[in-house]
Amino acid sequence: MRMLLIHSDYIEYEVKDKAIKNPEPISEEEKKGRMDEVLVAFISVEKVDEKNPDEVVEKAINEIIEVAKQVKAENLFVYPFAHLSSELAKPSVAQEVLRRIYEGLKERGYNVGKAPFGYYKAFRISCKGHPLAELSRTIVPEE
Ligand SMILES: Nc1ncnc2c1ncn2[C@@H]1O[C@H](COS(=O)(=O)NC(=O)[C@@H](N)CO)[C@@H](O)[C@H]1O
Repeated sequence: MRMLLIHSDYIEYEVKDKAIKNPEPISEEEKKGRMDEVLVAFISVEKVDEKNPDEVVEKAINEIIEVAKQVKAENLFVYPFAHLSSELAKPSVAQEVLRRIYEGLKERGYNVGKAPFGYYKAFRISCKGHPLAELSRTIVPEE
């Protein structure tokens, strides 16, 4: 799994079109979204993650929370992003892994937003620009 973590003044997105055959079903209000004062996690789920999804979900949650504490972000945003890797997991696995990361962060008491899975989306983000505002993480299951 590859993650790009951006501490932002805001993130906003707008769904444009389906990018895969069976994207995540969404309501009308989920077609647009915005979150302010937020740590955004752009996440590419990789083929290697299919070996142990439970482990990568747990590691991703812990990594995101560790950075959230460092930058003092209370709002989190999970953004499915298929462009951080050339070895992507299949959509069905990726969607479930991302859903579990989202649910796991909420269970740990954070205010969490997410962008819909499987759509082309326009988005705007305002990176805060401080030294920890742009971080990346690579997560792999143990052999
Ligand atoms: N492995 C993945 N990790 C994260 N998001 C994914 C993954 N696979 C699919 N998605 C979701 O599905 C959308 C499209 O994924 S994609 O890999 O770019 N596929 C396409 O664009 C297809 N049109 C051609 O393959 C992504 O924007 C993302 O929302």
